[in-house]
Amino acid sequence: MVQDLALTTQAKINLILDVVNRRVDGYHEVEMIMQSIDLADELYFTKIEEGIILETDSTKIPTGPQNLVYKAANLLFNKYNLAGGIKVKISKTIPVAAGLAGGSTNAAATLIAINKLWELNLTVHELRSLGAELGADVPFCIKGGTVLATGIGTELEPLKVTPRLDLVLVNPPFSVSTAEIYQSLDLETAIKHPNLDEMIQALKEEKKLDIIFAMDNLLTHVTMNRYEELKKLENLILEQGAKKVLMSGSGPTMLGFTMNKAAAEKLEARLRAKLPKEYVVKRTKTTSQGIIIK
Ligand SMILES: C[C@@](CO)(OP(=O)(O)O)[C@H](O)COP(=O)(O)OP(=O)(O)OC[C@H]1O[C@@H](n2ccc(N)nc2=O)[C@H](O)[C@@H]1O
Ligand SMILES: Nc1ncnc2c1ncn2[C@@H]1O[C@H](COP(=O)(O)OP(=O)(O)O)[C@@H](O)[C@H]1O
Repeated sequence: MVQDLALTTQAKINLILDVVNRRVDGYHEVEMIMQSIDLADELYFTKIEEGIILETDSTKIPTGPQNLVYKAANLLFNKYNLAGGIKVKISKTIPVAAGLAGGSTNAAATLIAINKLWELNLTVHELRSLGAELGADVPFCIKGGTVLATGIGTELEPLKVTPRLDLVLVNPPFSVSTAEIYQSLDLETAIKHPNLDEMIQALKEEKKLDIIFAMDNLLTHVTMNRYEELKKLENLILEQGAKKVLMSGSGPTMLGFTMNKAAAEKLEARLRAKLPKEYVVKRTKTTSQGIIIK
């Protein structure tokens, strides 16, 4: 029986993020195209005698019950009355509270790891349902890829395509609360909603430029109005050679898209030279899966 497991947990971006309705419970109905990218954390799982112990190299995440890894482990231990305990080492690369689902992808990996280590034989569908109890982005993270997400983001339809996109991610040195951004969104005022059909068409036809220009995120208006510096950052990324700038999720990470890898390398070098060292600047690309078991 396996005692140890190492998993690579990849971040996500939203090629389309539209909000269509506010529910009475405060959650929002969305229409999103979620996309895995190859920016990842590494998680190492070891069976221990008892308890849930977390270790991390990051100073930005909790190591107790507030950690999404802890919550995911606790959920399965309680639900299935599992014997023993687990130790998880979290090596963090994905910026925290950045609109990249770093916590959600860590939680998804924890569900997958415990499913394997305790031989629970839960299906992807069952893992996704459990994930929805932890957060709206967790079900997507169980498999990742390129997926149409509706409902509150937990109803998933894989698009069976993988756009090959090169991008440079810029994460400013402040974090954004997803809850606050959704709460500040005013759906009554006239705002132009993203064109989902146009994006699906472009993805199916694999037309890179059409995909890049169809990208849109309704939450941009809210986050950018709160953080003026994001407007300057968007302009800088465009000036330095990006074809398009998109905000990831509720922000504040900004994504500069280019037509190929060489252009992304150039953009990364230019932005690194222009931005203070507190800004994370990282070239990355889209991928076809969310979690990799090593
Ligand atoms: C905006 C998105 C886009 O992928 O991602 P991030 O920016 O967080 O990465 C998601 O919708 C975020 O998903 P996630 O971060 O998992 O959300 P949760 O933990 O479930 O919820 C945090 C808070 O966001 C609000 N929320 C979240 C999802 C949703 N469909 N409607 C909401 O109103 C709620 O106020 C909730 O209390
Ligand atoms: N394992 C984890 N990794 C990252 N953040 C975590 C984790 N566990 C709990 N959190 C908390 O979850 C919140 C959201 O973080 P994250 O998932 O990185 O961002 P986002 O929701 O913007 O994609 C943060 O407040 C962070 O402290």
